Amino acid sequence: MGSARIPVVILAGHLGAGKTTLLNHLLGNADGLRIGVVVNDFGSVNIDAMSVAGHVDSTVSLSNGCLCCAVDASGLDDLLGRLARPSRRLDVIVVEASGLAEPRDLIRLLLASDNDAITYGGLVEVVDAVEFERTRERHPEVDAQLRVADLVVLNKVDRLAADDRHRLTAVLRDIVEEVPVVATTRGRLDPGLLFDRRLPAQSDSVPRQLSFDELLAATRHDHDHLHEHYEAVDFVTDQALHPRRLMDFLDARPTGLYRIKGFVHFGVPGHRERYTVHAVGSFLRFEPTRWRRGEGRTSTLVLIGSGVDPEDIRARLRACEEPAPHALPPESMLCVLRHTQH
Ligand SMILES: Nc1nc2c(ncn2[C@@H]2O[C@H](COP(=O)(O)OP(=O)(O)OP(=O)(O)O)[C@@H](O)[C@H]2O)c(=O)[nH]1
Repeated sequence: MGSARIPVVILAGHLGAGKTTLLNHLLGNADGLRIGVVVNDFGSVNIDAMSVAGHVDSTVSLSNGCLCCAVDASGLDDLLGRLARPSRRLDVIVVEASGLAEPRDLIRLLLASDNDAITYGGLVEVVDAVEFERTRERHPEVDAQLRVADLVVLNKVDRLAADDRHRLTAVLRDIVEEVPVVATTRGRLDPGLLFDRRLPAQSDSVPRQLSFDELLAATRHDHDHLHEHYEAVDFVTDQALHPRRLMDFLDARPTGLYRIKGFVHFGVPGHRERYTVHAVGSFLRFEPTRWRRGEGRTSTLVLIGSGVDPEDIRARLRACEEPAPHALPPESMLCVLRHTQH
């Protein structure tokens, strides 16, 4: 019955590498393929689940922690069981791991599953072309993570000069050897690369890059996890945020604060949209999007970093709250618009 099983593909990659962007591209270009999605976010507010386009009834989310640290597979099994119900007629399930997940643990969870409706379908590692070398300096263990992948996606190549792109591709190839490396912008990956049923990783056996010894080592759980060094701070407020004060906070963000994502309500006349915000390293980008029907005008941020002081961050964000945004002049948004993509 192996062929009837639904492959579960794990989408991993460091914070902000472009996993959700790639997932949205896949969902938008599924070409009739029915894709189920599990999103796991680091932090109790699941921004990723809110950012995955459409397909709402096939999305389940798991927040406040890291999938790979579930004590056993039952939490993940339950989620996958819900998605794998025959009535959903899914062709494939994609698990978007938190940016700090340890992929080997996720693979172990899947292989330990006793749900015979699913099978492990491979690991896709998304790499941030701009941040990769800095991330590697801080976390040399990323090399080993990449070697477990079935496909490495070198994303954000639009932000690199051609020379850097070739150099980085060569660096990656040295690390991962025979694992395919595909360069993308905005995760525009041919879905056929992921879901081709002939991919070696779609067999029911242990994936080729992992030996049983490695898996057993992973089950012992005595290794250092990336996310143990990071902390996620949530901030939710039903007040608008003052654009200048928020920009001051963002410009002076603590060095350890590597990733910020969420939605901001400025409420300034002419700028009442929901502004999606993303910061990865020194990169900062806002994007005006529509509020969903019935959605409260709240600002929701998740801030992830190492060595950060959650209370200090929350206090600084509370100081950005603005009770009377309608009284602010439209020009007060200029500092935000400088970082805005329309
Ligand atoms: N210039 C550029 N920006 C990109 C590209 N892909 C993604 N981004 C931007 O990078 C930021 C992070 O993208 P996400 O898809 O949210 O990253 P992620 O890996 O899901 O983030 P986490 O879940 O926090 O780990 C967003 O602002 C994206 O719009 C790309 O190819 N080029």
